Amino acid sequence: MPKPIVLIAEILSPATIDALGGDFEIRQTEGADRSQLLNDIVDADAILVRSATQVDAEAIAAAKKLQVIARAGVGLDNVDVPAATSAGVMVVNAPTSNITSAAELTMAHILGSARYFGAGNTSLKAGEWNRKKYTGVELYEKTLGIVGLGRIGGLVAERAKAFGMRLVGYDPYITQARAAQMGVEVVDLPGLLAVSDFVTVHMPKTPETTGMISTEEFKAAKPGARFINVARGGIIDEEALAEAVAAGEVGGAGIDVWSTEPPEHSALMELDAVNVTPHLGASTAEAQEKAGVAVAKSVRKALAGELVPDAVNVAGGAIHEDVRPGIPLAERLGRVVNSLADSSVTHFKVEVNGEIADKDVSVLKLSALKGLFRDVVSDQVSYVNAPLLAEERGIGVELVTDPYCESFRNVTRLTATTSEGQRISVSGTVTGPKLVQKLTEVNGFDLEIELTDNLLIFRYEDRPGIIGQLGQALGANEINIAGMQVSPSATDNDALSVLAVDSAVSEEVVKAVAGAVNASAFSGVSLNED
Ligand SMILES: NC(=O)C1=CN([C@@H]2O[C@H](COP(=O)(O)OP(=O)(O)OC[C@H]3O[C@@H](n4cnc5c(N)ncnc54)[C@H](O)[C@@H]3O)[C@@H](O)[C@H]2O)C=CC1
Ligand SMILES: O=C(O)C(=O)COP(=O)(O)O
Repeated sequence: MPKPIVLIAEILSPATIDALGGDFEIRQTEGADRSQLLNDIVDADAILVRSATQVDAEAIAAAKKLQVIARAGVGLDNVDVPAATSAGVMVVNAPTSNITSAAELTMAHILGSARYFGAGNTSLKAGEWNRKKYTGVELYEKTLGIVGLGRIGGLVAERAKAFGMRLVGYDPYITQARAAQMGVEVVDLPGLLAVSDFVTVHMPKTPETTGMISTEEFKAAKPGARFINVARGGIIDEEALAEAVAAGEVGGAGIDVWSTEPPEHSALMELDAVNVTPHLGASTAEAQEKAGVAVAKSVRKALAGELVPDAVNVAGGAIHEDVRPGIPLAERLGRVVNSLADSSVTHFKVEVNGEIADKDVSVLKLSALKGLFRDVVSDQVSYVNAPLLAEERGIGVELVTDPYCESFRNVTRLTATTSEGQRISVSGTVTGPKLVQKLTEVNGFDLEIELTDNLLIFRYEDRPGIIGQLGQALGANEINIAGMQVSPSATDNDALSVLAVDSAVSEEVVKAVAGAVNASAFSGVSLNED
């Protein structure tokens, strides 16, 4: 079998390739070269990028086999996540890999702008000795305004505190308590601008944050304040900043990221008080190694069909180890529901009962949905697009949890209603150190039988001799029975038999066997992986 193709579109740490291991064919492309990218992405199963590769709707549409887009870093503004989601493509990033490096570069820019590092360096190398011109300011007892108090904003706060700076912050999406933990006083943006000697931004680039610091904000800022952007180009308006620095309203700036990368004819390049770097926030050996290894691990998981904790377009974050064994079980139970349904499912309920109910079990809902669609939809069904498929089909999906479970440590129960009014329920559990999957209930009949690949289910009026008849009918069709459970109904005279058989049974044979025992309902369930 050919190995899955992993396309590396930018320069990544060699540790990335080591962490991918030998199970993939690794190809390189130049992500910034559009035509090369569109050509090379066609048969890739996974693509690894940094910030210079635009994985937009066009690139995703060109990628016929793509299962995962891995961003070896934080910002996802170069990846069209909604387009990936509708194409069933998982998007992962490495959200903590480079945050220390970005925070340290921010400190370098704060210090650099306080002490005219760039200009002093250029001037001395040009043969000048100009000590007076480059007299700066101390950080000690100055106020730092942090806009965006997320991961990097928090690390900057921690570091700036060590310099004796007073910290104020603006972030409408975090709690006062979290800010207080960081030692940051929360204010609104005008309040922050009014008191800050240095302003640093640490938000994602969104319609709301683009141009958030511009002419008006520079006018409202403390005279001579310095501005730092190690987040995303354009959050601080570059043209307005150049004008404000040239006019002496703003004392200086440190800019790592640019609205167009590389920047074209920016007036900021001409200004002594502005230090510039070519998007170096994550460019350290440590950050690159962490980012590369993290995404390599995610790619391995994604291509093995496992859930990926760092996936950004799948509900549910890190999956608790007690919940994990339930993931394949829920998918298989979903497939059983689909086999038992006579018409389209309109409502689907996932109940998780037992000890794992107090954990985040939303992944089991995704997994059950994946199973429900897997054998009926021609597109590849993934954890990413399964909820979308449910939405498109108007299927109401519910997740209910209850810590109480009578017979097992945990039971996952799926209930479905179909457009013809049929009600189906299927329950299962995972038992023992070998994590054996068991079917524990079908349509209200309690049982306990291993959830093997090929099952036959018959409901009939209970009477002596049925087991023999079933055995005979299957034997006549050369079908070997590996296990069997009979469950009498608690409410009527019916019984349900579930038989584990060695191989898939054709619909015709299932019908013939059902006829032999006069079954009122029957189904052949095949859960083979191919
Ligand atoms: N220069 C570089 O090489 C690097 C840049 N980055 C960039 O740094 C930025 C921050 O990254 P993280 O701290 O990891 O992100 P994060 O997601 O942990 O934090 C972002 C914070 O911004 C806040 N925010 C969102 N909208 C806001 C608004 N309108 N006003 C104020 N706050 C707002 C959010 O509530 C959140 O707390 C991102 O843009 C990321 O792409 C990250 C790594 C390296
Ligand atoms: O991780 C981020 O958001 C960054 O900006 C780093 O980008 P890079 O991987 O250095 O192209």
